[in-house]
Amino acid sequence: MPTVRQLLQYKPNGKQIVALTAWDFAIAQILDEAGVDLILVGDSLAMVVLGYENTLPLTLDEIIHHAKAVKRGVKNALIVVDLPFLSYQTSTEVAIASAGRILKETGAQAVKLEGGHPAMVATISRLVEIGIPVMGHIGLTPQSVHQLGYRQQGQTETDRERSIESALALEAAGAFSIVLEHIPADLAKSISQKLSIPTIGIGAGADCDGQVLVTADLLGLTQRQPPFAKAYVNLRATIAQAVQDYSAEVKKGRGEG
Ligand SMILES: Nc1nc(=O)c2c([nH]1)NC[C@@H]1CN(c3ccc(C(=O)N[C@@H](CCC(=O)O)C(=O)O)cc3)CN21
Ligand SMILES: CC(C)C(=O)C(=O)O
Ligand SMILES: [Mg+2]
Repeated sequence: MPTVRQLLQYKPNGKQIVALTAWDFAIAQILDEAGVDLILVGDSLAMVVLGYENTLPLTLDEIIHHAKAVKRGVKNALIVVDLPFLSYQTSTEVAIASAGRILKETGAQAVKLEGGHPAMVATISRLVEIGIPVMGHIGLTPQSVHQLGYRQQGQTETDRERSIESALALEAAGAFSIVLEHIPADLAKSISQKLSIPTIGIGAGADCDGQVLVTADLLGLTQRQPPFAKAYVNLRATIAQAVQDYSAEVKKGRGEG
C-alpha cells in the first residue's frame, strides 16, 4: 500500500504515479484491484455524480459520505480527498477542522486544497505541521470558475512565473505532491523539473510525474467533458444498450427482472 512516503519514492526511481478519481465503493474497488496508486475523491463528483453545474455547491458532509464509501472499497491505493469550496479558504482554523474531519471520519490519508497564493500556502504549512498530508492543486482551479472559467491557465509570461512561484512555495510549505491542471505542457514540464515532489498532471501534457483523470470521463459516462479528457470506453452507450435489451425482454414477457 503506497503511503505518502512511498509515493515520494516514485519520482527519484523514474516511476509514474497513476491516479484516478472515485466516488463510491464499486468504482473504488475496481480501481484499487487494477493497481491504481492514488485514488482521489475529487469534488468533481459534484458534477459527474450529483449533477451540479460546477463544483461549488458540494458540502464537506457530502464529500465525507462519498469518501467513506470509497475507503471501504480500497485495500492498497493512497486515498486523497478534495476539500470542498469554502471548507478551507476562510481561515487556517476552518481548514484544520475540515481536513481533520476528513481524516478522522473517512480514514483517507491526505487532503487536496486548490490554490497557491500566500494565504493558502500558510494554511497548507500549518496542516502539514500538525500531521495532515496535503496535495496542492494549481493551474486551472475549478473552485474559481467564476473568475477563471475553464480556460487553460499559465499562458502569459506573468501567469507562467506566478505558477512556478506557487509550485515552489507549495513544496516549501510541505505539500507532498501538486496537481497541475490545464496548463501548457512546456510549463508543466518546467515546474516538474524544478520540484523534488511529484507533479500529477491533468490536461498538462506528458512530462509530469504522474497523471490523473476524472474516472467518469475515462469511462465515457459524462456528456460534457474537457478537451483534454480521453474516454477509454463508452459506458454510456454500453449501459443504454443493456437497458434497451432488458426493456425488450421485459416487454416480450421473457425478462426475469
Ligand atoms: N467531467 C469532468 N472532468 C473534469 O476534468 C473536470 C470536471 N468534470 N469538473 C471540474 C473540472 C472542470 N474541468 C474542465 C471543464 C471544462 C473544460 C473546457 O471545456 N475547456 C475548454 C473551454 C473552456 C472555456 O473557454 O470556457 C478549453 O478549450 O480549454 C476544461 C476543464 C476539469 N474538471
Ligand atoms: C480533476 C481532479 C484533479 C480534481 O480535482 C477533481 O476530480 O475534483
Ligand atoms: Mg477537485
